[in-house]
Amino acid sequence: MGATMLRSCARLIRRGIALPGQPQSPRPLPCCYTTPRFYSPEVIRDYAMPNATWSKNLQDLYNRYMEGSQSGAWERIPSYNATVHHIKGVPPSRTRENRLFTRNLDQDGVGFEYSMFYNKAERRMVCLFQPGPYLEGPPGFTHGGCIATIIDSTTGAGAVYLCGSVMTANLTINYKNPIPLGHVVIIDSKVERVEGRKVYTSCQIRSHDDAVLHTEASALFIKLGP
Ligand SMILES: CCCCC/C=C\C/C=C\C/C=C\C/C=C\CCCC(=O)SCCNC(=O)CCNC(=O)[C@H](O)C(C)(C)COP(=O)(O)OP(=O)(O)OC[C@H]1O[C@@H](n2cnc3c(N)ncnc32)[C@H](O)[C@@H]1OP(=O)(O)O
Repeated sequence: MGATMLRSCARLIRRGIALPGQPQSPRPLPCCYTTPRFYSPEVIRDYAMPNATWSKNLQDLYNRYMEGSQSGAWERIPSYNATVHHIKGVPPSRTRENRLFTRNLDQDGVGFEYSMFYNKAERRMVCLFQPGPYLEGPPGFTHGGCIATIIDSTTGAGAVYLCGSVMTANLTINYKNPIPLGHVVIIDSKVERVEGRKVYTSCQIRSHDDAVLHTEASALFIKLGP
């Protein structure tokens, strides 16, 4: 995320344009849901939907959380390939070159394949993640920087949905067991407490069947808005 873009996001936020999850609007949705005249579906694709590269494990988990969303406990979070597309009131541009880091590959399945679900009552953001072959670190396993990225994105999205716009100030990770490429894991994050502008989060990464604890992390976010 470039500094110019962050500054312009911060400006928009200060001007009162809502991010998804900001408490002042009843059920904030991304602009593409509310101002369809600004885009055509092929420009603004929601990448958090199943595609042909999803394994059965990812599809099964997705279905389970979708069932949870029908009861109202979980909310599926849409995901676009540019950060500004998540911000209500900003018209998407066909010419924009900036890409959200986790959505910067044009080919399905090779990079960050994931879908997030938010549980407002529990202040939890869960990410169902299938790392693709372009995320290799040690042979056959996911690069630690990619793991840090998806932790930052998941805990960050949880902080955004609870508190509005934030920046990561601190991220601490304990890598306990490597994540094989292609294996589906659950990134389970929670906002532990909010102290003034400081939003403290915790996170675990477990295998899709809960058998393996891969990673533990904590992250501190600082609220940008009022
Ligand atoms: C921004 C738009 C995002 C839009 C997202 C939209 C939708 C989301 C939907 C889907 C998900 C998509 C994306 C996921 C979202 C986010 C994940 C990615 C996030 C990032 O990838 S982001 C890039 C990396 N990130 C940076 O590039 C930060 C560089 N940095 C700074 O920009 C400043 O440093 C800042 C702003 C952090 C603070 O600056 P500041 O001037 O505003 O505040 P100040 O320094 O006064 O600190 C206030 C209080 O925090 C304490 N404090 C500060 N830092 C601390 C630390 N490190 N440890 C312990 N305590 C700390 C102080 O001690 C004080 O505490 P106290 O009040 O008690 O005195």
